[in-house]
Amino acid sequence: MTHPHRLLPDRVSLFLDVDGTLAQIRPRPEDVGPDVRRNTLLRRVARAVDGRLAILSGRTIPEVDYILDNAVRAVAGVHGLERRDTEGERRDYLITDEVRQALDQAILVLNALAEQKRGVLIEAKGKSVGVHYRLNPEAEDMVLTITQNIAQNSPLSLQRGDRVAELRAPGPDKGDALRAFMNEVPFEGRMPVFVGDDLTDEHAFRAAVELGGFGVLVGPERETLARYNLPNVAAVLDWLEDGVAHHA
Ligand SMILES: O=P(O)(O)OC[C@H]1O[C@H](O[C@H]2O[C@H](CO)[C@@H](O)[C@H](O)[C@H]2O)[C@H](O)[C@@H](O)[C@@H]1O
Repeated sequence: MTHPHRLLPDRVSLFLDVDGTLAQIRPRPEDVGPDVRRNTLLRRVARAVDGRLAILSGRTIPEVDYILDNAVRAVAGVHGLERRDTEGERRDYLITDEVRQALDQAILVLNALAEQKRGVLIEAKGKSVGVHYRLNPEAEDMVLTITQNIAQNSPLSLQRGDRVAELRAPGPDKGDALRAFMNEVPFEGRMPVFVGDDLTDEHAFRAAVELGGFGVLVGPERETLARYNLPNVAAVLDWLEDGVAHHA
């Protein structure tokens, strides 16, 4: 895979992931916070693409706003289950009472697991709950067994990410979120480009390709639907910087 060519702000609708793409991976989710260089750059990128910039994240929208210091208005959170358009209008996917109860029940079970197992962290995100094991990778098998069991016996879906197993409400993914933005002003009619690093980002790579654009995978090469590769977060920021610096 090769480095993407220079970003051409006039031609694209740009979609960016957060963790592992705009922010370095840290031991715990709460270790990630605002960064002046990144967030100033994102404001410049938003201006260069005339507002055709959206964030597609697994985090909740308020967390994205905190980390990015409100630099981007259009955000899909919790992998597409939450969405806010460029006007600031929330267009969240509504979950049923049955799914809500299943999530509440899962959180009880998973909190008990986290109390027993050192280094396992629970992240409740409203429409999903993540079980992080980065601080104790040996807990992976146990975390997967328990979350698979919950998924098999509830309406929740199991979604794996980077050292995290997540039980989420069924509903839109990042690909659906990208498609929804691409049907709206100001995104429609331009070429979608999505930059992401995680397994959950493959849905958005697929959507970008199907709509005539492409994906950029961040991090080590692997089997992916992305066409290009950037090695790390610093390279993503440099690529964005270069694109806006050469924009008239
Ligand atoms: O779609 P993203 O914006 O990339 O969000 C994916 C998940 O990111 C966070 O977890 C990951 O990053 C943490 C901080 O670097 C790290 O400690 C954890 O191991 C990673 O899985 C976030 O906490 C999740 O809610 C997001 O789904």
